[in-house]
Amino acid sequence: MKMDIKKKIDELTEIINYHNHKYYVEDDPEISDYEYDMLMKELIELEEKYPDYKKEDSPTQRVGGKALEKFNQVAHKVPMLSLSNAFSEGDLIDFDRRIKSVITENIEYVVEFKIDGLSVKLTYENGIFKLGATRGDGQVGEDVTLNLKTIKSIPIKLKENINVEVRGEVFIAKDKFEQLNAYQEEKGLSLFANPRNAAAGSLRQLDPKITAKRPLDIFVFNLEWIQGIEFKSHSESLEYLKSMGFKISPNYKVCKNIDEVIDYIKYWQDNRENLKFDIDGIVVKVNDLEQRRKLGSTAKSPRWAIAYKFPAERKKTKLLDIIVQVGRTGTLTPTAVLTPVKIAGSTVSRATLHNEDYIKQKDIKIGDMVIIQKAGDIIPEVVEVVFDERDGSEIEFNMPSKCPECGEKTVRIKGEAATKCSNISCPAQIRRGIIHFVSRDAMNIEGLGESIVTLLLKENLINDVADIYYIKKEDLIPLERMGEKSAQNLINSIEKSKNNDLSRLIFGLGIKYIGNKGAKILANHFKDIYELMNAKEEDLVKLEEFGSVMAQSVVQFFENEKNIKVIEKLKNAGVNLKSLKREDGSVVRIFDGMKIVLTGTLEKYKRNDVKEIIEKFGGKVTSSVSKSTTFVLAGREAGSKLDKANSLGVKVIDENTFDNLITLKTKEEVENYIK
Ligand SMILES: NC(=O)c1ccc[n+]([C@@H]2O[C@H](COP(=O)([O-])OP(=O)(O)OC[C@H]3O[C@@H](n4cnc5c(N)ncnc54)[C@H](O)[C@@H]3O)[C@@H](O)[C@H]2O)c1
Ligand SMILES: [Zn+2]
Repeated sequence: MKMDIKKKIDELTEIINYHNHKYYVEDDPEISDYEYDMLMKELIELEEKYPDYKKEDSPTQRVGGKALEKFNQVAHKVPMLSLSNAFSEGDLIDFDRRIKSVITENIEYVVEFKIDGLSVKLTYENGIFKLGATRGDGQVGEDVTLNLKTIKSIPIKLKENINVEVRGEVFIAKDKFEQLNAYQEEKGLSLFANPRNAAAGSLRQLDPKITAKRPLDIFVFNLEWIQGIEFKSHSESLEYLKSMGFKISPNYKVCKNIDEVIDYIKYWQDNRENLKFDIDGIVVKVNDLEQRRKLGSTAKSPRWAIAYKFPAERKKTKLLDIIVQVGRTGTLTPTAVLTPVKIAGSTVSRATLHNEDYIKQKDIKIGDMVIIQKAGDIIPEVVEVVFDERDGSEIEFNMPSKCPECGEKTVRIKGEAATKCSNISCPAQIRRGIIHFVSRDAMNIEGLGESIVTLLLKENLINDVADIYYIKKEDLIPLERMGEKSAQNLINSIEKSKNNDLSRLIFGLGIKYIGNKGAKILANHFKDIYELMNAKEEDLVKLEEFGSVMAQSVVQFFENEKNIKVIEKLKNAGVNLKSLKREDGSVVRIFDGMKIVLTGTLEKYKRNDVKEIIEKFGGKVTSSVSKSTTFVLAGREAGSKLDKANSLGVKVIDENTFDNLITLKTKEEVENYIK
């Protein structure tokens, strides 16, 4: 029994950490916020009951995700925390009581909109915008200065020459979000799940030109730090920030007591539909800054603030039908077809029913009047049946015993909620799997979007991901809207993808629970796909951040004969199956993960060539020197960067040393050489 609980806690920790990564790092959540919050609730409850089993890397103790390597990392002077949550009036009254147990004098609260976007910190030196960073894990974020500069509501120069750091929320207004998705659709690009993901994805683009095209906006909600000025209260500091040119949280209010707070919350709960942007709650903050200091923070959130999250908006409508959709992993998801209703700002005609158990527990039947709700995330759900309105004509729903796409038997694995199609060559699974395989973070085959994949499947030109590498130009030209030139372009990008690093291929295979990050860990550890194929569960759990769920999933994937066949076909087509890092051939990732700064005038190499070499070998060229810089390659007349490297004790090498480095065979050799 005890063992089972430990195992459950381990598993929940691993799964939630996986979803955190998808949400915070990849901006590509796989499950709805509802499902996420349920997993989290389960974990919090278990940890409270069995604190001994709480894991060190428990998501209940940490803020957000990790900063992406592709950006320069920024250590936060003041940590960027999250907020604890309140879901009811009772929670707010408890919050007030906790505050009063520490603070005996009068307490004022400030209430502000909780905007559902992405948290950023802006640093100004002498009134000039110098640095902008994301929250990351709260300690280290990403440098997104150039991208933030494209947001018109962020002042580049303040009214006075002050040194200040502020925090705000980057978001996309509702109508702008609709327009953005309409544009994406028109261009055949993938749609954003909700404004939050659109904002996060747009801000974390490597190319600021893309960010500039996205309708991002900001509200500044906190003064983090300022030189030479003392404020007494939060509201005073907000007004000051406004006078300096910042766009601050609109409609904020100073409340004399918790009752006024509750009134404000009630008002906006009913009227938020009229706002131009989405809010998912109200943040309540102690106004007096001295009182705030007394209250302090936990590792995850300040004690002087709480986020009241609005309950999802609910509406009544008729459930006309239940249809079943098949996902990439073969999971059958029942979806309710509804009489359209307007809810939380948009018209809803579909809602998720999650799985078979959900429908049984709630006793949902076709023809029922149901209550649906929509929360901060965009996926609406059916919450309950209005039993009073049943007239006996309602029809019971059963999960189909045959897959709606291919007609094969469906199965439900014991202990799991999901019903799955048992056919590994199910067309629905295949289509979704191929779309995933060619996507940007996987094999990145440009010009092979959803519509062309569907077309190729229809024309029987492909049946699995490996077939992509056997397509001929002559096959493509006769296709609708194709033509000679685009056919050639497509063939070129398919060809190019053959040389991808193993990590892209592993990710592209779509192994359950193996996201971008898991794939990279695997590719760094195993020499080639064959070594990975032969790995046992006990080998895999030893890897960083791998638990039994991920390990088993990998083993199961390679137990499937069909998958092995696909890999043989990939091999015969000449797709790279080796990890570049350990390959004995030409490309060795000897600079894997290293951050390298170039400075001064180089004599032997053009800067771009050096950059290309470094990147090919797995390193990254960054623009500024910091403690995390691996080494600086300095040419003639190197200036301030060289000084900075010397003062930080960062290794500096010249071009001759660089010549020697690139003849080395492994990363370890490089590390020893520059030690
Ligand atoms: N679907 C998934 O897979 C998935 C995964 C992870 C997280 N999530 C969702 O994200 C939530 C947790 O995210 P979080 O840690 O960012 O916490 P949060 O969104 O619950 O609240 C904290 C954030 O609110 C923001 N904020 C907006 N207005 C503010 C204001 N006026 N004052 C202060 N802060 C303000 C800040 O950026 C702050 O970081 C979860 O509850 C879940 O719904 C979903
Ligand atoms: Zn099927």
